[in-house]
Amino acid sequence: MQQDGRAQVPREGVSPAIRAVGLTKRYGDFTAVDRLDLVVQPGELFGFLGPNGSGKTTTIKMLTGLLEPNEGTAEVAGFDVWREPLAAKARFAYVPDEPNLFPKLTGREFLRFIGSVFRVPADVFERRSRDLLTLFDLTDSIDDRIETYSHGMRQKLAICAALVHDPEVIFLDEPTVGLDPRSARTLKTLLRRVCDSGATVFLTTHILEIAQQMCDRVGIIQQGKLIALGTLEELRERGGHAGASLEDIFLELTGGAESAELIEALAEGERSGGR
Ligand SMILES: Nc1ncnc2c1ncn2[C@@H]1O[C@H](COP(=O)(O)OP(=O)(O)OP(=O)(O)O)[C@@H](O)[C@H]1O
Repeated sequence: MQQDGRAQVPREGVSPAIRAVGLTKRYGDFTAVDRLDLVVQPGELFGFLGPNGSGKTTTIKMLTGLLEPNEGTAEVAGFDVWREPLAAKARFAYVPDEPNLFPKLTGREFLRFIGSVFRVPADVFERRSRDLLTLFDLTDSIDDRIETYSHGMRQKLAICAALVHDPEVIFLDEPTVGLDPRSARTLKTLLRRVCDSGATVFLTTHILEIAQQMCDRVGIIQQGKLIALGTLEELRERGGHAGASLEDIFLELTGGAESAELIEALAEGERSGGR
C-alpha cells in the first residue's frame, strides 16, 4: 500500500471516481449497509474489506446501479448512478464474484457484444482483446461456448470484457477467487498498471495479503458500517500498531481476538474430552 496518502488529495476540477453519500440498504428491518460515506479518487486502487455478510457486495451493487439504495446517493465519474444511469454506466465496468455470462455465446461473441455496447472502435477492440486474451491464456478457447468454460475461465473472460472498453472505473468483487496463481499475478499487475494510467479500481477481497500488496487505500466495513478507512500507514498510526500487517489490523478491528479466545476454549474442551 502507498504510505504517503497521495491518492486521497482531491484534484481541482476532477470529479471523484466514486462518491457515496449516506448510502443505505435495508432488507426489511435489517440494515445491510448503513449510511456509507466514501470518496475514491481517480487513479486509486481501493480495497473494500469486511467479514462475510458485512455489506460489501450490497455496496458494490448500489454503486453500480444493480440495487436501489433506500437512502443516499452514489456517483461514478461524476454521474449519479441512479439519476444519470447511462452516463454513469458508460464509464465503469463491474466484474461480479460469479459472472453471469451468456452460456450459449462463444467467448469471442461475448467480447464482441461488450465491445459493441461500449462502442469500442474495431481496430482498438481487436488489439485490446488480442492482448487481454493472450495475457489471460484464453486465446485457444475463445471460439468455444462459454458453457464449456471452467469457473476460472469465466472469471478471466469477465475480466477481459471489463477491460476491453477501457473504463474509467472498474469494480471487482473477489476477483482473484478461482484464478490460478499466474492469472492472479497477471491481474494484480494489470490492475496496478490500469490505476497508474489514471483509471480507478474498487475491489473486494478476503485475501488481506493481496489488499496490503496492491491497494493504495482500504476501507473496512462491518455490520454495514464503515469502521476504518485509510492507507496501511494511517490505519497503523490510528491503532498505535507500528509494523502491524493489514491482517492484524483487520482482525483486531473486526473481533479476531474474541475468535482466538473461542478457538482456545474449544480446543481446551477437546483436550478434556468435552467435559
Ligand atoms: N436479497 C437479500 N435479502 C435479505 N438479506 C440480504 C440480501 N442480500 C444480502 N442480504 C444480507 O445483507 C448482509 C450483507 O450481505 P452482502 O452480500 O453485502 O455481504 P458481503 O460483505 O458481500 O459478504 P461475503 O463476504 O460473504 O460475500 C448479509 O447479512 C446478507 O445476509
